[in-house]
Amino acid sequence: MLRIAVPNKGALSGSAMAMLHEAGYQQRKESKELVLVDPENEVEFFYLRPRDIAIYVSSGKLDIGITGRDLLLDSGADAEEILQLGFARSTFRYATKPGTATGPQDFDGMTIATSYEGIVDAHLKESGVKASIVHLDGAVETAIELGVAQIIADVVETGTSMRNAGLVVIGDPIMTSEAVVIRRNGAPADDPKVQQFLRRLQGVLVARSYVMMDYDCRVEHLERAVALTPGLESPTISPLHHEGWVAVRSMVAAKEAQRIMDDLYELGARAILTTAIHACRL
Ligand SMILES: Nc1ncnc2c1ncn2[C@@H]1O[C@H](COP(=O)(O)OP(=O)(O)OP(=O)(O)O)[C@@H](O)[C@H]1O
Ligand SMILES: O=P(O)(O)OC[C@H]1O[C@H](OP(=O)(O)OP(=O)(O)O)[C@H](O)[C@@H]1O
Ligand SMILES: [Mg+2]
Repeated sequence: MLRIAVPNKGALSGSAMAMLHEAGYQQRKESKELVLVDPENEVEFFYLRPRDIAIYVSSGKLDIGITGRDLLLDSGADAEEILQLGFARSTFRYATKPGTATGPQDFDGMTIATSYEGIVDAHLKESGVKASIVHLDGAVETAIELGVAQIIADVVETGTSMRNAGLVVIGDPIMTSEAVVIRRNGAPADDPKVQQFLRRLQGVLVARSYVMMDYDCRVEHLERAVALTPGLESPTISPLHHEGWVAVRSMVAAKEAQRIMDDLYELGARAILTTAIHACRL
């Protein structure tokens, strides 16, 4: 059985479980369940705190896990990311009250509050800055107002939390993060169970970002039409009963579908349809 760590709460949890469900795996029915065996798919899910997932995976007790790139880096665990999942996207940044500092070069002697001590410590060392770090569990934005620190380093998505606390981001982003699948460094890359799990998740990513497009077009327009819809391998072309016409079927990126439909129509294509893809193996 493949043993997989899944975030049990926080910003990663809901999207991770939704993705696993779409990939055909059973998911727990209620939040008190800590382990779930899915015998049909030969996997066992362990619902763990997102921060702990890299530790379990690096120890070799669990085969793979879903966590945030920032959490993986912060933990210092001996694990590596093997697939990007495209949700929980964020940047990790310094912020302060306007006028306090403009970037790490001004931080000498200051105190920085963060929940990500590992990332901040490494970044300060790399930048040659001598500042102290105070570790807080969350709601870090309030630390400056309450006088615990002059600077914070935290996750920024929309920037609303920072703005609401009257803070401005300073310096370049320390890193960008998203949800990732991780495995222990040096674990065999060709484990068939891991490969199958990754193919399923990749299938969900593709099904979410592509649509199937069908249309009819005149044979003399086919080359230009196919240039607009090259598909992943190559489009399927079928003859129509109506001579001089063909039917074309191709996958296209969902976010480009409307523009492509306009362009195909201009070219003379008709009966242009898009349908959702529910599951896929590339
Ligand atoms: N608002 C957000 N938008 C996108 N990603 C986020 C957001 N907040 C946290 N994350 C990401 O979620 C992961 C943190 O997981 P965690 O469970 O600690 O989130 P959390 O929502 O802060 O949970 P908690 O507040 O319960 O500690 C990190 O990878 C982080 O980049
Ligand atoms: O840029 P934004 O869209 O505002 O999102 C970023 C905020 O979201 C997370 O907070 P969360 O709600 O998880 O609370 P926490 O700080 O207690 O972890 C994160 O720690 C930031 O505070
Ligand atoms: Mg949080």
